[in-house]
Amino acid sequence: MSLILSVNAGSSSLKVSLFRCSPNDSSEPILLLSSSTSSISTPPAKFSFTPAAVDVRPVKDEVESIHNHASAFKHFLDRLKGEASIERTEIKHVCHRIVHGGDYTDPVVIANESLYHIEKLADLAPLHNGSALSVIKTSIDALPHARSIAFFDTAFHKALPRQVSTYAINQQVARDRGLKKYGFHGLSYSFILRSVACHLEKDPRSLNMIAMHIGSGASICAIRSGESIDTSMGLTPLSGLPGATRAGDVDASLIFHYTSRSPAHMSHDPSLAQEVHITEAEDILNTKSGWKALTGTTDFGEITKNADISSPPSASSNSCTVAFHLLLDRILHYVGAYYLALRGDVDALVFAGGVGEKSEQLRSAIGEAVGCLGFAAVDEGRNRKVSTGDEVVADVGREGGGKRLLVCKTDEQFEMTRECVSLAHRGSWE
Ligand SMILES: Nc1ncnc2c1ncn2[C@@H]1O[C@H](COP(=O)(O)OP(=O)(O)O)[C@@H](O)[C@H]1O
Ligand SMILES: CC(=O)OP(=O)(O)O
Ligand SMILES: [Mg+2]
Repeated sequence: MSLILSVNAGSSSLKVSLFRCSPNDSSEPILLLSSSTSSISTPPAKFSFTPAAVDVRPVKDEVESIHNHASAFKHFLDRLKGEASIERTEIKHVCHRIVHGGDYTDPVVIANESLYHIEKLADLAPLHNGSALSVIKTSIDALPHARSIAFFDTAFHKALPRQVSTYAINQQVARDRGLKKYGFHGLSYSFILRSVACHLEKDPRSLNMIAMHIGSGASICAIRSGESIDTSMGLTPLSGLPGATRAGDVDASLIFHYTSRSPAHMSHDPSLAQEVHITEAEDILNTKSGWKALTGTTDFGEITKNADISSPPSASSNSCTVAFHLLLDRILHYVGAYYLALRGDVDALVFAGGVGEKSEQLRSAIGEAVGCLGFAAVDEGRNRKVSTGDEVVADVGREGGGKRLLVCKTDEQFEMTRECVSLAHRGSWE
């Protein structure tokens, strides 16, 4: 038996799971423990350590000394021995989620060349690749005997149709600089695809669905015959849906008007609109926008509590009501578009990610709107229960009422580990 550690550096969190796997057969990895550190960029960070064994007490702490992903990972490793009596030397493989893999489509063993490749792409995933690299470096220092492997979010979208991945810009520049739609949350969509196929007892290669991963970063994906045919994130994880601190789609010119010293429409000097530096623009759209800019909080649960969900905002509505309905509006925009992209041949609409899995209010509101496309009406009893249940995939639509509405508790760490084991059996790491 060997141990595999799987590390997921998200924009607001670090999730780590430890699995036991048999080197001789391809049975599913067994979860030993999981840990999550959230609110990394809005301290104090919240740390949890949850052994899979039911008789071992989980730990929940606020940890002042965690201020970035690398210190969160160090903290996890320190607790591993104390809380679970696991020696670091027992860990043989470490899987790392890398959000932007560029044209890398298969997992790679981390070595100088792959590190350089991931580093070069850091500008295209400013909230992710840099923190994942810092975790990789910490991991190589702390676990020098283990093999580190990178798994890429972008890989799931590698076969996007050309008309979808192409931006309408100079094609020579686009080719030279790799400016195209890559798409993200791919490890999550892979997990969702397999899990939903199992739930519906269908071959993943014959499954059509619209899946949404709504967490601190939010995206949605149209999947036809088990392959991504469109997704809302693009060259970077900024485009598409708004997230905790990300603006999502805006008119690309907006940023110049946002940052010029006097509003461009009030000025007679057009040069004022050129003052903004690109990194400042990116920083505003990536870290100072989204729900945080609208409401002051990055916690969608808090937003939901304070929002009037029953009707769209009026001029006097509070900011949480605006944020809730704004996200709903943008999600419905994509569901409509992807329903058409799939020509109405959709097996299921799937909710996943921190918000997708926990917000029964958002699922209810989306469910109500998509009834006109033939989806089952939300069963409020099932919808309420699903957040606390332990099934990986659960129905929230009424039985026999139309196309399926499903919630999937996505698990990027499990997905990496499963693939790591499967590649090991095929001799990929020899
Ligand atoms: N009860 C809840 N209702 C709605 N949203 C919630 C709830 N609990 C947590 N969330 C949201 O889930 C988000 C985290 O999602 P997650 O997918 O785990 O994040 P990450 O993108 O860092 O991987 C939090 O920022 C919070 O907004
Ligand atoms: C791609 C992305 O936005 O990931 P996360 O939601 O984990 O931040
Ligand atoms: Mg995430």
